[in-house]
Amino acid sequence: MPEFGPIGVKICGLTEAVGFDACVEHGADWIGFVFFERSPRFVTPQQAAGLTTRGLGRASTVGLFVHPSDEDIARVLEHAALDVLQIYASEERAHQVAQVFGLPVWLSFPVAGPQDLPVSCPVQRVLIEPRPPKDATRPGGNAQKLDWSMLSGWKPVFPWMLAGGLKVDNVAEAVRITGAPAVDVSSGVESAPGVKDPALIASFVRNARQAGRA
Ligand SMILES: O=C(O)c1ccccc1N[C@@H]1O[C@H](COP(=O)(O)O)[C@@H](O)[C@H]1O
Repeated sequence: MPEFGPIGVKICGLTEAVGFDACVEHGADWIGFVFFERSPRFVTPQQAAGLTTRGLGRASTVGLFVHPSDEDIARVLEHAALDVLQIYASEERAHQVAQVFGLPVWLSFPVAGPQDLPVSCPVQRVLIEPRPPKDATRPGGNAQKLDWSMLSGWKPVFPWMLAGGLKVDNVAEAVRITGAPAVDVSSGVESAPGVKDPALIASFVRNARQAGRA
């Protein structure tokens, strides 16, 4: 919880060296790569591998997959060393992926109301995100914000992360209201879809960390 330590920060959807280097320089905890072709942030396994060989600092790598087969994940792991698999799938499938690959798995929970909040963690961490609109072309990365007040009475004892519509100027408030121990951002640190802005990355990490010390 924030009062006991710094907030964990994940910057997701890196496609270019300039954004990647900013994540490392400013001390992001996790750097995410999107292996979902319909995303403007899509990277090939080879592109992700090329970025990580620039050096990771203290950051870990997270590979994001939407309803992946084992083959989809294996194809990426042949090239890119990933520390965490973030997946959009059922709880049962997430559990299976963890067994098959022996890596920590983070599972997205799309939330429309308090009834959608998980009561336990089926894998290593859950991502709490807004449920995307029916016509969305992807399940996340839509700059869509959750009603944070919905989380104010939710006190999970398992690892979780808040995502969706976070930005430099709202991340501190989001942490204050929700008590999130970690935050995840993509659109909020971009100058255009898929193009990360180093200055926004720097400010986002700083503001999230300061919220964690409050
Ligand atoms: O970023 C994407 O394109 C994406 C595609 C498919 C599934 C999830 C995706 N992004 C995840 O959503 C969060 C929040 O995004 P945003 O900050 O609201 O743009 C992002 O960090 C990813 O984990």
